[in-house]
Amino acid sequence: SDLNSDRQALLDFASLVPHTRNLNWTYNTSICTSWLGITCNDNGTRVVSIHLPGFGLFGAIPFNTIGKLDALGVLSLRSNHLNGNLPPDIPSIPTLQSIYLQHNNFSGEIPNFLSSQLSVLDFSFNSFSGNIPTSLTNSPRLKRLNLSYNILIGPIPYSLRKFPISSFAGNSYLCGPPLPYCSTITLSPSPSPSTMDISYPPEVLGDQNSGSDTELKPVGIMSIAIGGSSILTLSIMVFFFCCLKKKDSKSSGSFPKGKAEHEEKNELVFLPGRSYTFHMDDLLQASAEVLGKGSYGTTYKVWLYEGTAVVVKRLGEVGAGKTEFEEQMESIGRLRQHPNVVPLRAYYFSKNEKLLVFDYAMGGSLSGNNGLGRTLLDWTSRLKIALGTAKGIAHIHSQGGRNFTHGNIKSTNVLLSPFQESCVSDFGLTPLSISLSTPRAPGYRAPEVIKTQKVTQKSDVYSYGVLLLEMLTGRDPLNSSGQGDGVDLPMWVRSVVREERTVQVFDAQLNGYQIVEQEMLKMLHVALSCIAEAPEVRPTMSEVVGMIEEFWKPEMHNKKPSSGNKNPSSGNKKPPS
Ligand SMILES: Nc1ncnc2c1ncn2[C@@H]1O[C@H](COP(=O)(O)OP(=O)(O)OP(=O)(O)O)[C@@H](O)[C@H]1O
Repeated sequence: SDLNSDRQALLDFASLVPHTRNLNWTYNTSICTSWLGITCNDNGTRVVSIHLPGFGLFGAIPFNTIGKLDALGVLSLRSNHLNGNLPPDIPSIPTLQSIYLQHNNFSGEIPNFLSSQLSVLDFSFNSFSGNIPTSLTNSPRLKRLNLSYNILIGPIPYSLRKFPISSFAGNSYLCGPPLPYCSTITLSPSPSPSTMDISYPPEVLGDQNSGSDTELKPVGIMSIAIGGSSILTLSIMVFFFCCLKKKDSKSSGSFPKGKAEHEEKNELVFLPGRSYTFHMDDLLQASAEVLGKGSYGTTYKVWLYEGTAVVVKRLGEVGAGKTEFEEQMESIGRLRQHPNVVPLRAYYFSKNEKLLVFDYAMGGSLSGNNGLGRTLLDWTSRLKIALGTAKGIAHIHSQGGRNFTHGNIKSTNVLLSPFQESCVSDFGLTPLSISLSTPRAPGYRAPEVIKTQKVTQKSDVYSYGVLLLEMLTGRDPLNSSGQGDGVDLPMWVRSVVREERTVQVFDAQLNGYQIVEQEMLKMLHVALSCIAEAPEVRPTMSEVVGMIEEFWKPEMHNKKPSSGNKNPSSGNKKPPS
């Protein structure tokens, strides 16, 4: 086989599959540089990927055409109107790594997959029926699997149990871990397909997701989390295709462009010194899941090729114009990298769309509202996170200049590595004067910010103090004292301390460890100084780092497991105040 046979196979494919969008595939043009949706290998000798999402393709796939592309690595025909059964040809292409057929009308059983290279398979939102083929369990490289919203039945094969619920959701008769056990008749754990229509904008899906799955809701620090994801996997590509335009010659003829958009240079802007090499096209072609909706907009985890995930934050309304926006991005980009700060990798600005691209933090957020399995964080982990977070904010303050603030410190913006190294994210966005869809983190806001709406480095210190209180008390600052009594967390803590009931402040889960109690008291002291009413009395963030390091350093702790030595008699003892 060679490029000529690839060309012929594709021309046959195009002639056999009706399509509503124009394919510019003609015999005389260069297949590797000008054919829409086609990518060749580096030396231009073979076709290695086909991406035709949302091209209005109809009918069955003529497998005798695509099956001839024996160097094909990626096949994406998602979000079309394709139907019929899948015969075994496609899966047996030896080089096939990723196959995206989600959001079509395929039916019948999923054929046996023979490609040992297979790493991504997305067949969600079709009408596949029958059992999950056992051959899938023999795909050693399979990293992502999405079979959700089909009509599959029976137990989930053992080796596929490692995939999250979202891989299987919406198949009423599938059962076994990670879904409920098969011995009982199970109902679909997520909304039925009829309530999940492709025409919903991603935000609606995101809301539905968080609203329908109570397990995924934020529940505060008492259930701080690490573990595996169970968020409903969604494709945001339809949305991206609607809203974003490609700029290269390959696509310019085919993607309808608005007048204003036409004049804009719609490409991702990478911040200097960062090492990613992806393009807008890669984001367009990747699939994604909604991580959540925050005050700035909706956040997605987007899977690039080779298993790399990035986080794309789609900003809602931005008050700042393009120049102002770019200047702020440059200020953010100028910050030196720091182990406790999530780097902004790239941004995208057009009239209708503003996107920020960050690294993906594997451990989820401190608040645990990202759908990961939850484990209680012990005191040592909380100390480590508190110190790391303080260092991250101190770095932002010292590098960004006097007026540079984080502006949105709260537990969902403290992200964790699998080893509970903490990283602060979402900083430096307040100057964009983004009109907020929801009020930004009310429980963390310094009193002067509530009055003036202006954030400062000292108001960051206040928010950090509230975050410390959250870690000490296990209570959610956004939900007052956690008692439903409408008292805000700093006020509640101050009143308990005043009444000399200090020990009652602390998270009951941590009680009973003597060394811990001493450290907790010291930390409480730091927190109280951060939440001083008058901004000028509060310490700076680098002072906060010093205050914590005075009594605790991670290296020190490695030798002395403070949370391991439980002293049962100390639990009810009144500590010195
Ligand atoms: N880089 C990242 N890696 C992993 N998870 C992330 C990342 N960025 C955000 N998240 C998670 O995605 C979810 C949504 O984030 P988002 O920032 O949109 O909302 P938020 O933090 O609740 O509010 P805000 O917009 O005010 O920051 C949160 O649970 C957050 O912890």
